[in-house]
Amino acid sequence: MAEQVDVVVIGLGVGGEEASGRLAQAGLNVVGIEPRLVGGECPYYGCIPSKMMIRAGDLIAETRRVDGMAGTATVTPDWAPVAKRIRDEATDNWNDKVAVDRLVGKGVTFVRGKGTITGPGRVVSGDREFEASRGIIVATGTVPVVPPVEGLAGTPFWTNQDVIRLETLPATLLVLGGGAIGLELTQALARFGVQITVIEGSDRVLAMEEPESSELARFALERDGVAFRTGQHAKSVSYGDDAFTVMLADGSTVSGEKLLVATGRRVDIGDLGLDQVGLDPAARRIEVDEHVRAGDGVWAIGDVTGVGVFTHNAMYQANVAVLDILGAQDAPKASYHAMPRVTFLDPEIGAVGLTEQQARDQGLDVRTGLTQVPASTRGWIHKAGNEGFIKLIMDNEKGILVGATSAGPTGGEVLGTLALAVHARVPVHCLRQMIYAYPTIHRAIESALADL
Ligand SMILES: Cc1cc2nc3c(=O)[nH]c(=O)nc-3n(C[C@H](O)[C@H](O)[C@H](O)COP(=O)(O)OP(=O)(O)OC[C@H]3O[C@@H](n4cnc5c(N)ncnc54)[C@H](O)[C@@H]3O)c2cc1C
Ligand SMILES: NC(=O)c1ccc[n+]([C@@H]2O[C@H](COP(=O)([O-])OP(=O)(O)OC[C@H]3O[C@@H](n4cnc5c(N)ncnc54)[C@H](O)[C@@H]3O)[C@@H](O)[C@H]2O)c1
Repeated sequence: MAEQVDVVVIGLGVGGEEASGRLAQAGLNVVGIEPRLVGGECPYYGCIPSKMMIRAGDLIAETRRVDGMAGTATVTPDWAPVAKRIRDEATDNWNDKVAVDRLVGKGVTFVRGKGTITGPGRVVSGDREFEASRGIIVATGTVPVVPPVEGLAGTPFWTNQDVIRLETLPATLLVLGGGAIGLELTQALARFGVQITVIEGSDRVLAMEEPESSELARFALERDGVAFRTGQHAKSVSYGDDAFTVMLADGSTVSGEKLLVATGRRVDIGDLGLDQVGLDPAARRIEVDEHVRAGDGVWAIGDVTGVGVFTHNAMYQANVAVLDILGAQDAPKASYHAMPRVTFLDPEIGAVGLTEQQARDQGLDVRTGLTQVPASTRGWIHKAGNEGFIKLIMDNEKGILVGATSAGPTGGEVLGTLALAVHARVPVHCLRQMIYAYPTIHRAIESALADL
């Protein structure tokens, strides 16, 4: 017999964990279902451990910048403390006991297993069946895309999960895909001495961002000794004698001890039972409205909605779902016009809203403003490692910013001001009247505004 509850949350990554905990704390009877680790990709295989690698790599790079600016310094990279920190501090050796206890402490009924929808409000996991009076939240995230490259499937290639668990580093690595995952992991490992070649099908890396961002990312990684093969998809992959060989579209080959596949993410919802609630199980994502409702009594949040593969988006949508389910008077409507994202390279590349091309594709009357960080007082003082720029995208008709990129030593932090401007549609003339502290890197925003 089905157990009667208020809400069932399927998938307890960042989005599902947040939503289920908040709903339970609000007094609802909530069941949370998760077959793997409570917390999902971000704390165990994504954001947090990858940023620990990046922090370590950045320390090495920064030490190498001492020469000529503050004396001399040598650094002997050692991966052991990084692996230990990820094992002990980030992931508890990939054990989610603390997260489960925290969730249960908030009042959530936790079920370890896979959830399947069997009808409106009905979810089965193992031998338990639940009937939810208010509804179901689907928060099942994404899995890595493995492209249909000849030979690839039969090889022992790595995904992000394998790289995050590394105890020792290979001498050489091939990285398929020059997006955020490929580039962030590449720079961190390259700084520990791994010889890396990035293979990217598009003409430029970080292809979803401004061309200036792609150029800067490539420049920074090449300086770290990374090789690139852009504009060419992998045609075939083979593995033998402890090495991978990737043949490219032009017939040339590249080889490496290991191969990381970082060619994007896809939803895995085929057998979730979505057809039982009138949704398409073959869809590329679960479409949601402004209250993140996917259908009657069904909400979807996080990566599975395809709105943005970011932890902050999963948390944002969780909040929208929670307040909608609770029937809050001031329940917010989701709006994605100021979606921020930061690629944690050195230099950090932060962006918000539309790129110039996206704005032009929308038919906007676009003006752009650009300034280089080294040309700012603080950038000039910073010297070694000061590369970066600020680019603003203005809707000339409305007199507001619709997008911005902030790249540089603290690009992700400087982005904060620009994200606020795009979010709140602050008039450009108001931004021009602001006082920008001297000598900060964010003061370069003033120069970019002057260039509009
Ligand atoms: C290497 C890497 C670095 C990243 N860095 C950043 C970053 O710096 N900043 C950022 O914002 N984002 C980053 N991301 C993205 C971020 O990790 C995701 O956007 C975030 O984890 C999405 O949360 P989610 O809850 O939607 O999904 P997930 O975290 O993927 O959780 C979904 C959960 O659902 C479970 N599940 C699946 N199917 C079922 C089922 N049938 N029944 C029950 N449970 C199920 C899964 O086991 C999983 O635990 C990174 C990702 C990677 C891979
Ligand atoms: N800092 C962050 O916020 C952060 C960090 C990591 C990941 N993420 C998120 O995770 C998601 C997934 O990241 P990702 O880097 O895997 O995906 P991505 O979509 O950003 O990049 C994948 C790249 O692989 C290339 N590619 C695809 N098939 C190929 C092939 N056969 N041969 C060569 N190149 C090929 C694509 O052209 C693309 O540039 C992103 O959407 C990103 O938002 C965010």
